[in-house]
Amino acid sequence: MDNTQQRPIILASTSPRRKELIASLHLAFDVIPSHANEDTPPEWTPEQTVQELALRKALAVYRGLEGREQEAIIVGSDTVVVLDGEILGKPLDEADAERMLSRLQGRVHRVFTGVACIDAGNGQSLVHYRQTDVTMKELSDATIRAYVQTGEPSDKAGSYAIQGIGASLIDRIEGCYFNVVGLPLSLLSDMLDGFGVHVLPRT
Ligand SMILES: Cc1cn([C@H]2C[C@H](O)[C@@H](COP(=O)(O)OP(=O)(O)OP(=O)(O)O)O2)c(=O)[nH]c1=O
Repeated sequence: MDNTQQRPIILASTSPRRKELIASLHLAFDVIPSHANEDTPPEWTPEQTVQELALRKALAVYRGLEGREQEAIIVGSDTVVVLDGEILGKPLDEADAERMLSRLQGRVHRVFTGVACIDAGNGQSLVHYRQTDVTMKELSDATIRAYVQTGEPSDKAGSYAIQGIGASLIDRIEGCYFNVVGLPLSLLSDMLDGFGVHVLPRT
């Protein structure tokens, strides 16, 4: 018997990458952009930060539903890049992107993505995260400048996109690739199982 997806999913995100990633699981979903406050205390760990922000994004959409869509599962997500214990978010401008890439080049950094699921029927939530180690090649200043000029880094944590031109900057990764792009699909499918949404039939 096919007992795949039983409940609608709402992706609480403005990110086109997350939309593409969840679509690749062939799940039916709607997108409601979430505009949660993303300020966090500097002393928070990356694990705390991405999990709390993922939950805030999902909660902001949940609160806006006002009792509609009770069947839905709301999914929120947040990604940061961490180097030497410091969280690198999205660059403020091109100079900031160049600075970030100059620090990341030739080094290993860690990407954290938090995922939150909320059951709109009863408000029950589940939050987890994944981490992936990413080794960036050594890059010249000219290469970094040329990459920043492509415009790709502007809305990406750590100022690069592994799924785009930025793939040419990455030597290797250890862990979930989709976690780096912004939505760890293996983790998400496990979390959705707990809410009765199955990517594949389960016996
Ligand atoms: C490291 C890396 C990050 N990113 C992206 C994923 C996220 O979209 C973004 C980090 O910013 P986030 O604040 O996690 O997400 P967002 O603002 O883009 O979207 P949302 O509305 O869901 O909050 O960086 C890539 O696309 N590729 C990469 O290789």
